[in-house]
Order: sequence, then C-alpha cells, then structure tokens
Amino acid sequence: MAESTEVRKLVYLVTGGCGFLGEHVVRMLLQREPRLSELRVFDLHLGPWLEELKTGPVQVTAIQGDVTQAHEVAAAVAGAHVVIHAAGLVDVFGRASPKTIHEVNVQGTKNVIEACVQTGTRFLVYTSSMEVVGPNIKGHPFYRGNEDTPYEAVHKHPYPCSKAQAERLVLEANGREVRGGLPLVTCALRPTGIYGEGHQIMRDFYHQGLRLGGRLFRAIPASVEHGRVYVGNVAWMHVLVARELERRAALVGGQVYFCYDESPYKSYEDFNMEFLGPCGLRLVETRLLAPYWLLMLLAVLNALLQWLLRPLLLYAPLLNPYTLAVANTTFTVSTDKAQRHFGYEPLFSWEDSRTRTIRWVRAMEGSAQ
Ligand SMILES: NC(=O)c1ccc[n+]([C@@H]2O[C@H](COP(=O)([O-])OP(=O)(O)OC[C@H]3O[C@@H](n4cnc5c(N)ncnc54)[C@H](O)[C@@H]3O)[C@@H](O)[C@H]2O)c1
Ligand SMILES: CC(C)CCC[C@@H](C)[C@H]1CC[C@H]2[C@@H]3[C@H](O)C=C4C[C@@H](O)CC[C@]4(C)[C@H]3CC[C@]12C
Repeated sequence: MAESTEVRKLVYLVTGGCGFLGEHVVRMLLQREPRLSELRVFDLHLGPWLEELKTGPVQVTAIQGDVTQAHEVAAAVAGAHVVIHAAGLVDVFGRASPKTIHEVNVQGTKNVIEACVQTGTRFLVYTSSMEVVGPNIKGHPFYRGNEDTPYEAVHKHPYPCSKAQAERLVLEANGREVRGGLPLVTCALRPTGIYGEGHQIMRDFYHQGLRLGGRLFRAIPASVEHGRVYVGNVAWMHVLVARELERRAALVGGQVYFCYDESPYKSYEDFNMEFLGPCGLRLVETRLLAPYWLLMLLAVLNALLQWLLRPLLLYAPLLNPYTLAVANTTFTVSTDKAQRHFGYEPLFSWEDSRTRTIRWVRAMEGSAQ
C-alpha cells in the first residue's frame, strides 16, 4: 500500500472489479491512489482474494450485484465520487445469447449512467474496447492508427455492437447535470487485446499446447499485426484518467483513448509465444497445411455445430468465423493522446510486462518446465 500524507476522502466504485482487468484496477487503486478512503468492488461473482485487501488503510467494500439491476447499481453508486465501469460480458465465442450480451453491456451501462445522474456522482470512466472501431467485418487493416484515424467501423457481432452502443451512451452523457446541479464528466478507454496475469485465453492456449505435446500450430500469417497491451498498464491508465477527470474535465470529458504501451507489434500467435515459448511451448509452422480457406471452413463448421448442439450442450470453441476474422486482420494502434491529455506513461516496461506474464504462466498447474 502506498503511504501518503494526503487526506483519504474519496470513494471509488469499480464495477466488474473481480474480473481479469477489474482485479488489476482494484489493486492498482489501492497502491496508487493516495486519496482513496473507500473502494467499492461490485461484481456478479466476488473473488475470495478480496478478503486479503480488507486489512489496509482503505475500506474495501465487496458488493455482490448485477449491473442489469438498476436498483442494485444505484445503491452501489450512491455516495461514490468516481465510478470505473469495467463490468461487461466479454463473449465472442457464442457462449451467451445476443440478448444477454446487450442486457449486460448496454442496459448495464445505462444503469450506471442513470445511477450517477440520480445520486450525484460526477466522474465516470468506461472500459470500452478497440472493437468499437474494429477490425470490421470487411477485413480492412487498421495499421498503427490513432483515435482520429478514419476507419469504416461496421459491426454485426453482438459483442462489438454492444460495446459501441455503450461507449456512445457514456460519451453522450458527458455534461449531463447530476443531482446537486454539477455536470457529469465521462470518458472511455479502449484497450486492444489485453494480456498479463489472469488472462483466460492465454491460459487456454497454454493448456492446449501442453495437450498437444508442447506444440501450437501456426494458423495466422506472421505478417498480420494484432494490438496487445499489458493489463497493469491498462489498469494504470484507468487510475490516472479517473484522477484527472476532475482537474482536466474540459479536456478529458467526452473523450476516447486507446490503451497502449511498449508491447511489440506482432501477430496474435507470435505475441503469445513471447510468454509461452519460455514456458516450454513451440510454434510449429503449418501454414501451408492449413491455408485460410481451410481455417474458414473449420470456423464455419464450428459455428454450425454450435447451432446444432445448442439444445443439448454448449459448444463454444475459440475458432469461429468472427474470431478468425479478428485474428487475421491487422489492427494496431500508435498514439500518444493519453500522454498529451492526462500525462499517461506506461508504468510497466515491455520487459517488466513480459517477465510478469511469464512468471504467471510458469506458476500455472501442469507447467511444461
Ligand atoms: N480482455 C480484453 O482483451 C479486453 C479488451 C478490451 C476491452 N475489454 C473490456 O474490459 C472489461 C473487462 O474485461 P475482462 O477481460 O476483465 O473480462 P472479465 O470477464 O474477466 O471481467 C468482467 C467482469 O464483469 C463481471 N460481470 C459480468 N456480468 C456482470 C453483471 N451482469 N453484473 C456485474 N458484473 C458482471 C464478471 O463477473 C467479471 O468479473 C470489459 O468491459 C471488456 O469489454 C477487455
Ligand atoms: C485463429 C485461431 C487459431 C486464433 C484465435 C484467436 C482468437 C481467439 C483471439 C484473436 C484476437 C482476440 C481478440 C482481441 O485480442 C481483442 C479483443 C477485444 C476485447 O474487447 C475482447 C476480447 C477480444 C475480442 C479478443 C478475443 C479473442 C481473440 C478473437
């Protein structure tokens, strides 16, 4: 915990505070926000690790709740100075219905905004996603673009559609009068693919590699760049922008920021190998054996099987036409907007981020090393 002479008087609420990113935001706030007096952690499923946080100088209040329930959200928001809304249903695999995704991501966000307005909370940070922009379904590359780069954002999939709608609601709410008469100040952060300790898909790839005798098979050309950002830096960006929303309301309010750091530009699989390689896995070159049309055929078959089996069981493999299109389309960002607007610099270097992630993979059960 950071010791500080600053007065602790602020109440923060983190929705989705027990998720992959949310846990890092919660821990980062406790370490790096010296003005914090109470931290409310709101989630559908509370993590047992919250208990160990309750012994420090900040009051940590765990709230089991559902963002789709307006009254639960309003009760959690009442009296908070800042809300970081990271709760969301992250599903591009067809596990949840489009209706459920919409309810959690769009209606849930509406509930958070209305709760701020009704209870007088003035500062709201929304965790958006790069998918609000793309990749689009036409496969257009977004090569090291920034927040102002023109791009034809065309969404069909429920997850990016819901994130785009929710982001729009948050940005439109900037300037609304909250209880007490002051204006609401909002902004949205758009992470690219987040990685780091706790990343479920990295875990899945690692275990798949172990099952395949320490091998993974390349499916995507190495030339396709996929944007990635370390979870600690994404968390840090949330903490920093939340702090600066008050001081720089005119500049930051209503803005969007991509989340970025020094992580290298690589293909999705080559990037994963930065961590999985040192943990004993190798990437086998099979691109000639698995051309794009064959992968697309498998992806379509998976989608068909998912649909056929739905009455009996949930079949939701990583490969489907949408995930294949995302993984196979260059989407990378290069920007300094967060640095210019609120002084963001990555807290973790690429070396730190890599070392921490490798340490986490190595600590997983069944390590190949
Ligand atoms: N993981 C990524 O690569 C990535 C990239 C860009 C943006 N994001 C965004 O970051 C946010 C966090 O994603 P994550 O990767 O940590 O996912 P996650 O699934 O690990 O975390 C989401 C959390 O939200 C909670 N939640 C879900 N439905 C809820 C509900 N109805 N009420 C209350 N809580 C609910 C979950 O229990 C979970 O703890 C999401 O909004 C996601 O869209 C994630
Ligand atoms: C073709 C297969 C072998 C590889 C499949 C990989 C696939 C599961 C990965 C590739 C890209 C990943 C997405 C990307 O990193 C960004 C995001 C944005 C975020 O808001 C939610 C997660 C998501 C969609 C990642 C999901 C997993 C993807 C599609």
